[in-house]
Amino acid sequence: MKISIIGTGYVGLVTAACLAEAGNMVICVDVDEQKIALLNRGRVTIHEPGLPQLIARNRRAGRLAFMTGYEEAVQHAEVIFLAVGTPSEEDGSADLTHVLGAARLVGRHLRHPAVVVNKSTVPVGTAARVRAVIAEELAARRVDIAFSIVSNPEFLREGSAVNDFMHPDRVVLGYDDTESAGIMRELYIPFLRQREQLIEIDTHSAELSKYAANVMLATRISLMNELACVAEAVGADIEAVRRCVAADPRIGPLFLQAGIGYGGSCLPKDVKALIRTATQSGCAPHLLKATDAVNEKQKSLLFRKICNHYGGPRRLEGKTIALWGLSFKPNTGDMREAPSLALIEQLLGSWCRIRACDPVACDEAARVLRKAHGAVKFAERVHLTRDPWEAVEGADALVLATEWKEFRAPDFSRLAAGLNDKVVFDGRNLYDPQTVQAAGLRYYGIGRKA
Ligand SMILES: NC(=O)C1=CN([C@@H]2O[C@H](COP(=O)(O)OP(=O)(O)OC[C@H]3O[C@@H](n4cnc5c(N)ncnc54)[C@H](O)[C@@H]3O)[C@@H](O)[C@H]2O)C=CC1
Ligand SMILES: O=C(O)[C@H]1O[C@H](OP(=O)(O)OP(=O)(O)OC[C@H]2O[C@@H](n3ccc(=O)[nH]c3=O)[C@H](O)[C@@H]2O)[C@H](O)[C@@H](O)[C@@H]1O
Repeated sequence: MKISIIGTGYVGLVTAACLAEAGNMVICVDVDEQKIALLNRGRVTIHEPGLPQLIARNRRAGRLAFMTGYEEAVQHAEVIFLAVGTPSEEDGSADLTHVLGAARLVGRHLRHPAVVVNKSTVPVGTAARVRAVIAEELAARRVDIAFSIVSNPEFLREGSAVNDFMHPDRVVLGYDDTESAGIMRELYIPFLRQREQLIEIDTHSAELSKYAANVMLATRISLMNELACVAEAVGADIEAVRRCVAADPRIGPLFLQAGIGYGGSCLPKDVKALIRTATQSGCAPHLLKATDAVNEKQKSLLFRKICNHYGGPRRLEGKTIALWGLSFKPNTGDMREAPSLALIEQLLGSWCRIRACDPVACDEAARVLRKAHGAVKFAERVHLTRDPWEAVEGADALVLATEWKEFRAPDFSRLAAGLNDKVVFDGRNLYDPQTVQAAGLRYYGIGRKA
């Protein structure tokens, strides 16, 4: 099938590469000329396991191409995917500028019947707005071309995106007319184990289902973070509690990890966007607001623990903190809403120096930190490295912010010898407190009985 994908972010690139791998002819368009130039030179602009190989193979096979111009891409395609960003507006609602802008350009260049599929996460009613924008462009050109709109939310996770796309739990297709059902089934059935994984519904329900899934995950995390606070206060261990509740098949083991708050480009923004939708629709989003509030508080928990250990924020002045992990989760270089950023801001505010290590995200972190704190403060107070032991050199304390496998089993005796104040703050409950303490280190986790 001939396909075009608008947007070469995480979702666009993974969708493009996986659809090409399934034998489709795919063109990818982005307005970011630099990104397209890099992709055309064989440089994949994001860190996603398996993706560079998939892109290279399909480019070589002539099934995948990247360009900036809409004209060729729109004229090539029977199916056009919109996979552009939907960032938060000031008030938390989803900014649809990119989605509607892309739809307008599709309408401007459409010359033959096509299916326009929205993959971006968008508020209920956006499919109708996309339809209206395209219709407006066709009317302006005085042409009458049949087109369908499909709402096809994406559920992949960064770090395992290729596998998630290739082997989805479900594919949600929301139609505003059933004309496009045949073509969409043909496209997705090769990825499914069973036909039942295809969920075909109306566009409004499809759009809401994406937010429902993300807020459900976010709420589970906030609930575990709140329970961790209770566990610590009453002398229980959240890791033991987690094992007990996870054994109940009605609850299940995933997304029960207490930590330093959920980050990333989607859970935080989607909780906020659904709060807006609910409020505007006259529903009081009590639980969603609590999920968001717990997460905001959680992002300062480690800093509060560090302050308590040292006897107050003033006592932190001049301390050097080693930080393991910068990206919002392992296996990605994405720094969007990474909880490590909140911690770095708080530590810099207390005049600490930071020596941070991340296997992948150093360049992106440097870019974000320079922008937020200025080049001078960054250069004077933050040192970034890919080597965990270099980060520990001359440091007073260690903070674990992202559970990369590289940090899973360090030599704790070496850590104890290297850290001046012999203390570890484990923001992901990655370590066994007894093992850390046996090496002569003080251990602080999240909701743990140390
Ligand atoms: N990142 C993720 O893991 C997931 C994201 N989503 C959703 O998918 C959507 C895209 O997310 P990401 O891939 O993370 O976005 P991103 O922000 O990484 O990339 C979006 C891309 O779209 C391009 N773009 C913007 N306007 C354009 C236009 N008019 N024409 C062509 N290109 C344009 C930008 O230059 C950028 O390269 C969002 O709505 C997000 O909520 C859904 C599931 C997973
Ligand atoms: O809409 C999206 O963009 C995507 O958002 C999330 O995927 P992602 O942001 O890649 O990352 P997650 O694995 O969900 O992790 C999000 C955050 O929650 C944190 N987390 C996750 C799980 C857990 O038990 N505890 C916890 O604190 C992670 O450390 C991370 O900061 C969803 O899991 C995807 O299904 C969805 O498609």
